[in-house]
Amino acid sequence: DDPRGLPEQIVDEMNAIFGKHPGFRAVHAKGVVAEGEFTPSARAATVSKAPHLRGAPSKITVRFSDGTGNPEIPDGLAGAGPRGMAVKFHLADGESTDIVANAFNGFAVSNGEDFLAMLRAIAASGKGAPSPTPLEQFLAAHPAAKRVVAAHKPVPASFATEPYFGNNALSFTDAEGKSRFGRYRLIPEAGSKFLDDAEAKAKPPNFLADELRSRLAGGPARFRLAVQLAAPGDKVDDATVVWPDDRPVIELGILSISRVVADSATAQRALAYDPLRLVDGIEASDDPLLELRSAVYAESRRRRR
Ligand code: HEM
Repeated sequence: DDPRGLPEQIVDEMNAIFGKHPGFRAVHAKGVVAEGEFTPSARAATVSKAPHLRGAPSKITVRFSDGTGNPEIPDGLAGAGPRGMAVKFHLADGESTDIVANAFNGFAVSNGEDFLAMLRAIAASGKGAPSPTPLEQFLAAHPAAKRVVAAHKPVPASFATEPYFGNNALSFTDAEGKSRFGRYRLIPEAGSKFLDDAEAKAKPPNFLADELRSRLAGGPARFRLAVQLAAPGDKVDDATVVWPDDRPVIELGILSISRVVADSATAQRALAYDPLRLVDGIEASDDPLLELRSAVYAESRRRRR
């Protein structure tokens, strides 16, 4: 029996894979912080009564990131993904609510125990591990994880030319009290643009943050915030199950990202996102990854501060 709780064991395992980097997140260690404004659509209030989804625009703080725990990872490396996009909406009275999304639609595992087992298998499958490696064995027993690991994940031309997905379902409640399950999508107005392998290899190590700075100097980068609504019978407690494309996708508004903050390195240390920092009108679903993620992010945050 391990005296450590699951969140501690998970962060320990992340540190074992990526190394300990004091002051940095256990994963998504390398990132850039920007700010701008969110303007809700007229339809947003038909989905949720949340305060930022009706009425006036809100200020937002956005952090884009590479996926790994290595703060020096070259952005063009195939293994640097999946990239992340985290959005903090600043509400009245100093409150805030977060969206924490990544560039892959569908997660590898459905619960924390499987996630820890996958991290352990990765840690034990370094160079020279005899085949079948622990990771090969894990993937053979977990088809959803195998699908995610095997999928081609191209490097984007820009943080602003890749869609991002919330993956974990949330419950959205409108002013009449009607609730529906949905998953966030952040869709770049610039479209989806990716690099081929040779282009990605030729990029400087920090090209994604550099590109964002020069892009924003020419005007804001916009994303449509949307929610894909579940149909009756869709699994809402399992992030490995992607809902069919024909489910309605409702636009909630436009994120307009206007500038990278002056001292992004300092800003990202102070910042913390949490998939369960919600607000009235948006509640958790029974997806066990939400509670798990929230506890693991808190553990990572404690260590980096
Ligand atoms: C078992 C599931 C997961 C675990 C244990 C996990 C763990 C973590 C941890 C420890 C951090 C660093 C937190 C901090 O120090 O502030 C983090 C950050 C992040 N995670 Fe996850 N994660 C999980 C699933 C996901 C999923 C499903 C998504 C996307 C939908 C995601 C997107 C992100 C992003 C974008 C960040 C960076 C947030 C920022 O910019 O501060 N993660 N994750």
